[in-house]
Formats: sequence, C-alpha cells, structure tokens
Amino acid sequence: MGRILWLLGAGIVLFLVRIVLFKTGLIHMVKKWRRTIVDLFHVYQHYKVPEFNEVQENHLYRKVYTYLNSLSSIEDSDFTNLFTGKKSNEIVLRLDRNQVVGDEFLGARVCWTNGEDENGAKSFVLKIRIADKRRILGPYLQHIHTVADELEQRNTELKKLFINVKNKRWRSIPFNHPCTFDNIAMETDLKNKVKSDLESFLKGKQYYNRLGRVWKRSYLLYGPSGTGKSSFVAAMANFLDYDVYDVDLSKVADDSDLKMLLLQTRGKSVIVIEDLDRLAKSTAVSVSGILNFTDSILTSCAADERIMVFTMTGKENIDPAMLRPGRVDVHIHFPLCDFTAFKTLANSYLGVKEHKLFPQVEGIFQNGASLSPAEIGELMIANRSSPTRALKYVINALQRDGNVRRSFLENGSRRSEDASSEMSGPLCGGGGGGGGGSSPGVKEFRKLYGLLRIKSSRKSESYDAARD
Ligand SMILES: Nc1ncnc2c1ncn2[C@@H]1O[C@H](COP(=O)(O)OP(=O)(O)OP(=O)(O)O)[C@@H](O)[C@H]1O
Ligand SMILES: [Mg+2]
Repeated sequence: MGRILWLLGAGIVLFLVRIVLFKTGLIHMVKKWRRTIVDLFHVYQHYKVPEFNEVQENHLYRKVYTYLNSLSSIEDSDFTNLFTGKKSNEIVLRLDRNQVVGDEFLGARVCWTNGEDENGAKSFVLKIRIADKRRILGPYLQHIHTVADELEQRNTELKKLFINVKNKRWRSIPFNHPCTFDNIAMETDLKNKVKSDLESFLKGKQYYNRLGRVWKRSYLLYGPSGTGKSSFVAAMANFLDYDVYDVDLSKVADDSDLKMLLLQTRGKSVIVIEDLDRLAKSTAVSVSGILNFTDSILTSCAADERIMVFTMTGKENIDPAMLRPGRVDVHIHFPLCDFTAFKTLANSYLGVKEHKLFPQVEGIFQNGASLSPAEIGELMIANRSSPTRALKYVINALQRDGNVRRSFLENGSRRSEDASSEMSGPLCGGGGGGGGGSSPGVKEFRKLYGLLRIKSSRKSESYDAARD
C-alpha cells in the first residue's frame, strides 16, 4: 500500500514538474543545458562558407542563406529579425548577425552561425560532429542546394535592383518600376523589333554556346535627356523578368574595381551604365575599362544570360572603339517627341485619343518644334484634370521652348556639317535629337564592317542592328 502511495506521489510530482517546465518555457533552458553537456563529449569540425571568394560571389553562400532563412528552427531562436515579405501582409524571418541556428539531417544535429566580421565580411559557419561528417556532409550540402533552388524558383517574381556601394560590393532593393513597353511612347515598329530581339536572345542559349560566345547582348541607348532611355531599361527588365545592376561609375575607383563588380553580377540580369559620354570624362574609369565590360575574356568568367545597356546623350563624344561591331549589338536612338509620340503620351497621360487642339499641335510639330517626352509628360501630369488646359500648356511650351530647342539644334547641326563634309543627313531623329548624328569616325566604322542598317528613314536611325 505504502509503495502504491509512493508511486502515486512520484507520478504527481513528475506531472507537476512537467507542467512547470512546459508552461514556463523552462524546458528550453533544460534542453540547452543538455545540449551543452552533450557537446562536451563530442569533437566538432567547422566549415566556413564566405560570401565572396576573392572577387566572385560565392553562390553556396546565397543558397545557404536562402535555406537557413526557411528553417522552422529560426522561429525557436532567442532572437531573430522580422521583415515584411513580398505581399504587404506577409512577415518573413531573417537571421541576425552572429545568430546561431540548429538543423537536423538524417538524425544528425548541425549548427550554423551567421557570421560577420568588423570589416563587414559575411560568412556562414557550419559546425558538425566529426562522427557524423563522413555520413552526412555530402548529402546535407546537396540537400541545401535542392531546397534553396526550389525556394529561389518560387521567389523569382521578386526582381531586384542592385546598386554598387563602396568596397566593390552590390546592395539590392526590390525592383518594382512600373514602366513597361506598353506605356513607353515609341514607334510600334521599333518597339516590336526590340521585343523580338530580346525574345530571340532569351531563346538563344544553345545557339550562343555552339558559336562559342558568351550568352549576352548589349544595347546602346542614345538621345537627349528626358526621352525615355532609363524608362526603357526598366521596361526591358520587366519584359525579361531580369534583375537590374545599375553601375554608378562615380563610386568605382578604377578599372579593376569595375571588373570585380562585373564578376559579382548574377545571370538573368540587365547591367546598366548610364550617361556614358558624361561620366567617361569625369571618372577614374577609362574607356578601355568600360570596354572590358563587353570583352569576352572577362565576361566568360561571369554569369551568362546578361543584357548590357549603355546610355548616352550623343554618340559623337564617345570613343569609336566603344561602337565597334560585336561590342554593342544594338543601337537605339531616342528622339525628341514627334506628333505620333505626343499622341501616345496624350492617350496615356490624359486619356485623350482625339482632341480639337490636335491639328494645331500637329502643325507646330511639322514646323520642327519639339520637346522631350519628359517635358511634355510633366505638363500633362500637372494639368491632368483638364485635357484642354494641358494641351494649351503643351502648345505654349512647344511654341516657346520647342523653337528655341530647334534653333539650338540647327546651329549644332551646322557646326557638325562644318566639321566634316562627310557628315550626312539631319541629326538623328525627325524630332531633332541632340545626339543622333554619326561622327565621321563612326561612319567609317560602319562602312568598314558593313553594318546593317534596318531602314534608311528617320525611323531607321532609331534602330541600328549591328547583329552578330
Ligand atoms: N518615350 C517616353 N514615353 C513615356 N514616358 C516618357 C518617355 N520618355 C520620357 N518619359 C517620362 O519622362 C521621365 C524621364 O524619362 P527618363 O528618365 O527615362 O529619360 P532619360 O532619357 O533617361 O533622361 P536622362 O538622359 O536625363 O537620364 C520619366 O518619368 C518617363 O516616364
Ligand atoms: Mg536616364
């Protein structure tokens, strides 16, 4: 009887201890102690996965990052970061600096530490029992690869914009620029050509590989300010569903920094260098350094499936080597507004397809006045509540500034003609683009390499297809 009572008492005590441990959370502390004690009886081996190896991004680091952040054990950590996810109501967990997270694989326990040293160099450190290493290390890393690939596949709709910061590193933010080919005012013909060019690039991996070429394509966008070059880059990225790397040359110390930045870019991305003609003069990076960007030896070290885009106001000030065939595949001119582009803008900004003031606007364009789509767009946005008022503002601006612009361009054009008798035709684009004219050097180059010009009209000036 006494024995039964004793057993009953012991059972009740155990039950109460259990309730206390679980209700108060003391159980976690007990587990931690147990683990610390067990750890004392094992020998461990550590593996470091740095974010970068010398210059290149270590892809395993990214995979481990994706994998660890998906582990449910993060939720049990003492401390972790919370961020908003893709959707506004979604919360995601992210490892904090030096946070340790445990994982189990094939019955073995491993630990990861999210390390960062005082110089900001990041790495993950895997701690694994020597006794388990031989059995699980290989399959475990393979498992991380597979899970991370699946997760990345699911997250592909989240595009990123990378900006270079100091120390030759990229930092990214979500890229959600609203610009698409649909809302860019541009000749439909030209737009379709660019789209099909991009589509055939997307499909061309095997073709490029067979030719022994790096799978990349480069574009040169040139034209006056506010004509939509940057918007076009965003539209390209949206069309391809690619990330964007925006190279800020003023933050690049020299050519070798530029190379290192390129080597860290991932595939499926658009790499942009804006305002090349302005920046090339004022930065520490040389034209030859920029040319290396398109150089096959260098690019073959980096990821495939990349689009390079250079923007500039005019081609005259640029080194002809930059325009050499095979270096920049497609040249696209962005002219000032003409009447057709104006109508596209009126439709998208004011919702107006036809208007009694249109004939007057057309007349002004026919007289040669023009403004950039950005200037016209701004006037339309500011007066969007009244299309008639908006159009009157546009007419005033065209009559006032458009003619100033035209006379400026005419003078510029005369200067160019003085400089070389070989210079032919108007400045690129019927609207009178500021930089469309080909310099004599460029012209010679075109003749020499027999570059294909798709058309010879004004439209054609917009799309020089110097294909492979
Ligand atoms: N062709 C266009 N169609 C529609 N909107 C345009 C067009 N061109 C410019 N815009 C509008 O004008 C603004 C400026 O355009 P954007 O920055 O793309 O011009 P840009 O050519 O890159 O100019 P810059 O040479 O000064 O960098 C954007 O907000 C864009 O929406
Ligand atoms: Mg721009």
